Amino acid sequence: MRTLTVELGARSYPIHIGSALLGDVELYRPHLRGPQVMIVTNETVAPLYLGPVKQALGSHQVREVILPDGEVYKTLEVWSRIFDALLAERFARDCTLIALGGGVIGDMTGFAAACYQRGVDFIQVPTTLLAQVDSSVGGKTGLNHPAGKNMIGAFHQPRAVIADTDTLNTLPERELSSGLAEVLKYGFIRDAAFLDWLESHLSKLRSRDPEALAYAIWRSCEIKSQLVAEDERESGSRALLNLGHTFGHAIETGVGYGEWLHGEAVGAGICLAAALSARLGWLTESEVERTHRLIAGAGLPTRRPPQLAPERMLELMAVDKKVLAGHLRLVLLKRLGEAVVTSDFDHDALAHVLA
Ligand SMILES: NC(=O)c1ccc[n+]([C@@H]2O[C@H](COP(=O)([O-])OP(=O)(O)OC[C@H]3O[C@@H](n4cnc5c(N)ncnc54)[C@H](O)[C@@H]3O)[C@@H](O)[C@H]2O)c1
Ligand SMILES: O=C(O)C(=O)C[C@@H](O)[C@H](O)[C@H](O)COP(=O)(O)O
Ligand SMILES: [Zn+2]
Repeated sequence: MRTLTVELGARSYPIHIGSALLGDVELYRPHLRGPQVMIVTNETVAPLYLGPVKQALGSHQVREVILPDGEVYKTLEVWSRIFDALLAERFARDCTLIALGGGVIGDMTGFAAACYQRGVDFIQVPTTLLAQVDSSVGGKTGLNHPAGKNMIGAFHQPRAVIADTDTLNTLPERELSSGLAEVLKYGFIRDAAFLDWLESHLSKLRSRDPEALAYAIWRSCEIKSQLVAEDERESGSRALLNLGHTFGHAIETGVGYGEWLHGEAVGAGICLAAALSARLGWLTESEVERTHRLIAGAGLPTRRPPQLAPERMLELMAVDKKVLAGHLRLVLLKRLGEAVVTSDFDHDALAHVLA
């Protein structure tokens, strides 16, 4: 097991990464304030992993709430079932919520923890690659609205992240690729050497070589932890983690939540960001081609969905959370390994890239 720390002063927390962690009570115990624990999971993950977690926490008062599975259920209505369960069991302020699942469960559970009795503790137990490298770390929690992705939410940091890499063995291939989009993102925004490493290890990662996966998860969490420690609430550098997301979120909302996976939309979004960066003279055509090869090599789409018209994408992009004083800001690439947040692009160039 390797452990990283997200350095946030009194709210610092560990990220444990390794094999056979799910059932290790010692990883949970230091972070449980009171006896009551609510595990939030979904219909797919519960039959696979709820048993070992419940067994580990056997000496506590453990209850579970099992939500339907899918991005389409990341809604206010489904989310409120977590409060129904907490109140039915008379859970108190010293309770702990455990998010057992992918990013959808993590985001919904974290937001419930931020709101229940004005804030209780929670632990992230991510079981997808995407959740292990990204969504379980950094405290962005929330829900979708029909008009936009993650539009309702809060910053609320977990007490710990327990990433058991064995859980990735049951993950469908499409979901593994989706997680690789966020892994590649870290290379594109901050670490050209990591991008080179990813390029030469993509096939090992896709065939789930345990050592390659463990290194990719560790380095991704390290880069994300640094950005979160630098800028917890995204007033500056944290926004770099949004590379490809203004395009990607517009795709997810535009085609209907769950039709394109988050990582698929981000993959296409990174290619669009690279194309726009080239029009600004920052990337060469061969760097744009390399970007496409990396994204396609991870099993991800490189273009927007053909059914989503550029005009509709522009409309959806206008509700992005990075919009400032009515101006759209995008994360673009100065070079492969260095990103910037900028509004300094020509809207004709953007329309051209989308078309
Ligand atoms: N908070 C953040 O910082 C952040 C970062 C990135 C993404 N996100 C959000 O995360 C969500 C995407 O997360 P995701 O890709 O994990 O999707 P997900 O949570 O929908 O999980 C993907 C699928 O895999 C299943 N699954 C989970 N673990 C499994 C396992 N071990 N074996 C088999 N099946 C398993 C799930 O039930 C689901 O069907 C999006 O809503 C996105 O907006 C949040
Ligand atoms: O942690 C962050 O900051 C990120 O931007 C990580 C993204 O991968 C993630 O998809 C996040 O939920 C997007 O945030 P949003 O603020 O654009 O909704
Ligand atoms: Zn993302």
